[in-house]
Amino acid sequence: MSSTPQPPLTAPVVTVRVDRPANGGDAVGRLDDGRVVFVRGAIPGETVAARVVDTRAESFWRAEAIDILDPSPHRVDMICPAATHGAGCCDLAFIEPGHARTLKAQALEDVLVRVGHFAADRVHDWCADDANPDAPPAIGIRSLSDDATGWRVRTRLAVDAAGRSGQHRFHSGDLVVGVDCVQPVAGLLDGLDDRRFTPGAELAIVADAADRRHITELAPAAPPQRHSRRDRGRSAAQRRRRSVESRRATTVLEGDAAARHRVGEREWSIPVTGFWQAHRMAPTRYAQTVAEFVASTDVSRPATCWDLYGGAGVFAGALVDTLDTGEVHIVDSDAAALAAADAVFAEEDSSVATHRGEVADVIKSLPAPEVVVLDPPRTGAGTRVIDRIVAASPQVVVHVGCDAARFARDLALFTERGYAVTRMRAFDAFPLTHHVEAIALLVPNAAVGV
Ligand SMILES: C[S@@+](CC[C@H](N)C(=O)[O-])C[C@H]1O[C@@H](n2cnc3c(N)ncnc32)[C@H](O)[C@@H]1O
Repeated sequence: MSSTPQPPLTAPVVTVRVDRPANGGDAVGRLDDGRVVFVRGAIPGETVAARVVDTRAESFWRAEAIDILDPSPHRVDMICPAATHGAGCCDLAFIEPGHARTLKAQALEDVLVRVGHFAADRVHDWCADDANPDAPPAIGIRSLSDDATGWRVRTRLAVDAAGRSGQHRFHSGDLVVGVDCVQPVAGLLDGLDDRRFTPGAELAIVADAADRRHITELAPAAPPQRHSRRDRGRSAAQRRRRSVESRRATTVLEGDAAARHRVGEREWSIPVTGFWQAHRMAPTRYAQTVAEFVASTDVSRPATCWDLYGGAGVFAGALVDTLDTGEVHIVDSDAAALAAADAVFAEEDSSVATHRGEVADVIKSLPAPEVVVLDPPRTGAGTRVIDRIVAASPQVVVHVGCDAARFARDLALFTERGYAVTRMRAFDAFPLTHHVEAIALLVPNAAVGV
């Protein structure tokens, strides 16, 4: 079993009171000389001794709490054994989950204000809860399940040189083995500690709609290559990762190569190595939110819809159900996800078409939409894609974001181009971690009298 990693003993130790949450899970405080310090492992309100681990930026330092001098009442014993041993899985496992949700809401609001340049009271208006009109103004991150543990239906484990499966340490290539994370649904990791796998491989592990387990091993990845200056950046890195992964040999070790997942009446067959939302309740709740947002507008019908970064078409299904008529175009770069979509929608009397390729390129030749749903990866959609969406003049845009800062930036790009956010809903889709998922409804300014 591995022990908790410690920063170098030579790094300076500071005493700091942290007072607000940052996007990314750290807590932020100021040193006596005014320098901002982001502290991992601290809760706003606490005074901690922290070892400085990064002084590269001029305006702030990064540090890790090593001694909690004045603990928060919300501090709990570590909920996740793997994180206790240094794994990067559950970075907020030391905070009572309800309070962690409050902190995540504050961090999301902070990002929408600082990165998106939206006024806090406008953000509160977007989040007003129709079912609870007397609730105090706040973002309010909604739970997807009663419990902060046992929610993940899709996970990845790495395999060390001795063939043992485990999780990466925080920001490290080393593995924590012999202790499990608490995110996976019950039974998902049972017995894996006793098995041995191909050294350097990766395991994709999935629980399907019937709670049956499927495990596929991905062969060790080829060493990374050098890239030209043009091919750098987060989007390029994601493209490369997708392409490297698609070329890795796979071996089914348990169950099938694809797993069935259900949303409403539809059932998709998704490769075990492919993409499906991690939280077992996420696809259903997001699809309901997309449907509710679109239904709340007076979009003209029949409506042409784009489901961008649509994967297997969960939101396309919600659009078909909500709008009854019209056509839906799913765009994604993943051929297997689109094949899963084709299989589902071929059985229906609905007009759903799939298009494989980069969103920015494909949408140039699609028929103009009344409704656009976009669910980009963590890098967000960015200027090029948003320019092209706005040029097509949709009446309704629903933006789904899994990275708060990119989500805020994308919403700002839409508002700079004549759209207004009217509703927003955020979900605790990754309990025990700092991540949140947020969904926003946008309409042209003219539709809301701006
Ligand atoms: C966050 S997932 C969402 C998938 C789907 N909406 C769902 O909820 O299941 C993002 C999807 O975008 C696709 N993708 C990522 N970058 C892309 C790009 N530049 N062009 C087209 N598809 C992309 C991935 O293959 C993935 O299916």
